[in-house]
Amino acid sequence: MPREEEGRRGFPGRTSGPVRSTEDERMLRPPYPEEATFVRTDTWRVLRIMGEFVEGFEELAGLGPAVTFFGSARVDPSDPMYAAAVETARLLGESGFAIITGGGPGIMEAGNRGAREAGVPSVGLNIELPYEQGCNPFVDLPVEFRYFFVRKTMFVKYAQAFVIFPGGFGTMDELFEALTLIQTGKVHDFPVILFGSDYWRGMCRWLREVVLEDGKISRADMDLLALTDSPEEVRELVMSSARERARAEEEARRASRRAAGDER
Ligand SMILES: CC(C)=CCNc1ncnc2c1ncn2[C@@H]1O[C@H](COP(=O)(O)O)[C@@H](O)[C@H]1O
Repeated sequence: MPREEEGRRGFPGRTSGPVRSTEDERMLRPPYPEEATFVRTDTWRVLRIMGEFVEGFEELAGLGPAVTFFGSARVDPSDPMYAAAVETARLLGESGFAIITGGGPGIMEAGNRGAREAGVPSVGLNIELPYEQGCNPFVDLPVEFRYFFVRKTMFVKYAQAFVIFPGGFGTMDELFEALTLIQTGKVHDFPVILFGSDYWRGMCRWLREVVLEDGKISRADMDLLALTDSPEEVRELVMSSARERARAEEEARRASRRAAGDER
């Protein structure tokens, strides 16, 4: 007898005819041994991914204006870039921006430290790694992720700008993801600020002299990047973009009110 039909012979009230098992019934029975491994299947994984999105959205929805910091996990507090990141985060914090980082060491820790000094929310979007890693001690609002791509959505969705300090593959990945989202019109009025001109100059030159020259990006794409060594200038760039964004959002709201009024 097929497994779905097991145990249905004594179904009260049933006289004859085919028996069809129901979803509810299948859910209520204990799993067969071979089914017990379902928690390692892709189907189950999709639910975990959904759960991560839901938790991230819930934790961060009320955050208010924020700036995301990226940069090397390998910078220690004696590095001048660490101090620059603390200072930049502090200035942005004093202007009312929460700071979001990857929650790890190095520049992430510096960003959270500056947020703590300014008394604004200090968010750490921690990622599960093969070795144990808690959030750095300056994170006040930790959110844990298993999946890089879910975490990356949160970095963009809840920030009004990215400030990118010198870093390696992880930092480059985050930088170029932001540029792609802007270039393809998925996010607007979103400054991408490279901090540390000595470090980034070579990459910018290569983008201009090779990538642009070869027609792989447009001249306007180069304008998506701002390069600076000044925490104050970061604050100015972020604030002026935030003003522009607020103006555009207000304009869009007015237009939709006008359209709603016209329809009545
Ligand atoms: C010392 C070490 C490798 C620690 C790894 N611990 C990490 N914890 C949290 N986020 C990370 C970590 N490593 C890389 N990332 C992500 O990638 C970026 C840094 O990568 P990288 O060090 O530039 O390439 C960060 O902005 C962060 O979002």
